[in-house]
Amino acid sequence: MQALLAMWSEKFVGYPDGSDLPAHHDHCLGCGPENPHGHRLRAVRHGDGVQAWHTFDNRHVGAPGIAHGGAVATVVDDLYGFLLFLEGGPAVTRQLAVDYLAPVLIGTTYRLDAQVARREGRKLFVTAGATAPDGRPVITSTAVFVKVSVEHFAQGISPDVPGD
Ligand SMILES: CCCCCCCCCCCCCC(=O)SCCNC(=O)CCNC(=O)[C@H](O)C(C)(C)COP(=O)(O)OP(=O)(O)OC[C@H]1O[C@@H](n2cnc3c(N)ncnc32)[C@H](O)[C@@H]1OP(=O)(O)O
Repeated sequence: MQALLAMWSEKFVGYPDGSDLPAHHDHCLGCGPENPHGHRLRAVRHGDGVQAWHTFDNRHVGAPGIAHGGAVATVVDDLYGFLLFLEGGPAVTRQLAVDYLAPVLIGTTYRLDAQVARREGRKLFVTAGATAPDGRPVITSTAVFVKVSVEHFAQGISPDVPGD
């Protein structure tokens, strides 16, 4: 477990504009390359925010041809998680709101952007959006993240839980 926590700490280094950001960990539902059910989201630093291009597939279908709203929320939540690499330390989702403006279609690639709107003590007020290839916004979101210590994550780690 200590190795896992140390690995996570090492991810909070500086990332230049345009650079790839690392997965939170290998089994993360949002971005982990080893999670067979996951979205394998990849994100880059874009100015003071993060950006991703993402295509939902049939593992995440809700209504036929349309991504499940929970799957979309998962990706948005995980995108916010990439902002933490720019903030220099971990935080967790305390509140997440998603406005579904238009269906998110399976097999269509969307651009996602997220940024920190405001900081207040331990709280990060963040915003995000997803844009269709024709430029239409399909999702907007706001969330509140609360900064925690790396030790916060120790409560979920046991020999039976997959990790890196
Ligand atoms: C080990 C290595 C692996 C690590 C992997 C990491 C992956 C992560 C990747 C990311 C993946 C994606 C991300 C994920 O999936 S993160 C996973 C999903 N989220 C969680 O599991 C979080 C669960 N919740 C908690 O652990 C606690 O509630 C926390 C720690 C968050 C706060 O509990 P704590 O008892 O400490 O604090 P508090 O309850 O007094 O609240 C704190 C402050 O917040 C204010 N507040 C509350 N609600 C709202 C609101 N709606 N609007 C505005 N403000 C609000 C509240 O007034 C207070 O303000 P203030 O009084 O301080 O001013």
